[in-house]
Amino acid sequence: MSVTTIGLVAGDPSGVGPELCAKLVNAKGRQSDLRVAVFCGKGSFRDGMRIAGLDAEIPVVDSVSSIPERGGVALISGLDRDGYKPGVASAEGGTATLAALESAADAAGAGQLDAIVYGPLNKQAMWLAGHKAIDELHFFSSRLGVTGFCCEMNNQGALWTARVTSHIPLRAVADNISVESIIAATVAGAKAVESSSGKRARIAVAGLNPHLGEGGAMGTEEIEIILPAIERLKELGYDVAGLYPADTVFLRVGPEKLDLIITMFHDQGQIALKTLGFANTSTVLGGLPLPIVTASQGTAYDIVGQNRADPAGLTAAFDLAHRLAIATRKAA
Ligand SMILES: NC(=O)C1=CN([C@@H]2O[C@H](COP(=O)(O)OP(=O)(O)OC[C@H]3O[C@@H](n4cnc5c(N)ncnc54)[C@H](O)[C@@H]3O)[C@@H](O)[C@H]2O)C=CC1
Ligand SMILES: NCC(=O)COP(=O)(O)O
Repeated sequence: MSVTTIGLVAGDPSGVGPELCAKLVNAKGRQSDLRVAVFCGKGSFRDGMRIAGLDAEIPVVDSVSSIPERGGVALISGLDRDGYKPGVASAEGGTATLAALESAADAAGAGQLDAIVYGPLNKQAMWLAGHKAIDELHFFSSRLGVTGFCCEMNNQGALWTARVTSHIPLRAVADNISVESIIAATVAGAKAVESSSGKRARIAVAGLNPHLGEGGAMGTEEIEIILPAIERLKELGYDVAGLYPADTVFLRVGPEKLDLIITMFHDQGQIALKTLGFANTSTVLGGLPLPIVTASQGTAYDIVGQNRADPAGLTAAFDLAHRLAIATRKAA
């Protein structure tokens, strides 16, 4: 049996990430087909363990290669930072987050990790710390030297979504939709469906405007961009079920046996998926050389430190990353 090495980044130390990671390590650490490298400051992880009501000792090592291959779990050293407070977005919290992300990305770049799972990050804290990229997708792509298209995808059970745009202001969405970006998001999503289930994806594309723009009266993106992209995708051999209004496309998942929905902006897919299952929706960074997965749940500042944060979302993300890493290895 092959061992999968997963880098687990705890995320923003002011949020619920450290307590969720403590619970996850307690549940998944020591599994003989896994090695887990935890990228989190010692003090922050200790706080997470205390909040979660756990007291296991986790060794601290200098590098991933020092962790025993089967069932090994350890904290990577050098990631302690201070000055952040629970439940507050701060430059100090952002600095700690970025140090852990950089360490994990560099271990991945050196071929030491099969997948990365990260606890909730706070993009505002990362900005306060001077992070210039829009989000962690762009952080990872630049740190890993990826120059091609990358996009965020979401998964819940057998259903996937891929976002044509994501962390941009709503007023910029229409200007950032193009035939090329719709095709690229669809290709990334279809690849994820195939590697997670072995299936050729049955795909639906959501429109942008109300009622698909009512023939152009409420917006022309459907006519000028989205329909031509669908035609091109069909020519490329993709099984695309249609251009459907965004407010009803998710109702078609069962009847039309859809595997993948292409959404035009962040909340179009996220509202549907989080309402269908907040605790089991994962976010996958598509277009990167290894699976990088997180929960779609955030830093939850309102409940930090209270042991109320549900670890199900991060656990689902971890299990998905594990499966995708095995599929990636088999496909190589
Ligand atoms: N995986 C990631 O890195 C994610 C990060 N975020 C970041 O989180 C920050 C806050 O975002 P919000 O939109 O306020 O969303 P949020 O998910 O942090 O909070 C929304 C609501 O869900 C609850 N909640 C979240 N996680 C929970 C858990 N594990 N158990 C029980 N309840 C939970 C919170 O208490 C809150 O009431 C932002 O900076 C955002 O960028 C948001 C989503 C995912
Ligand atoms: N990049 C992952 C992430 O931020 C997850 O939350 P969101 O994409 O829903 O903002």
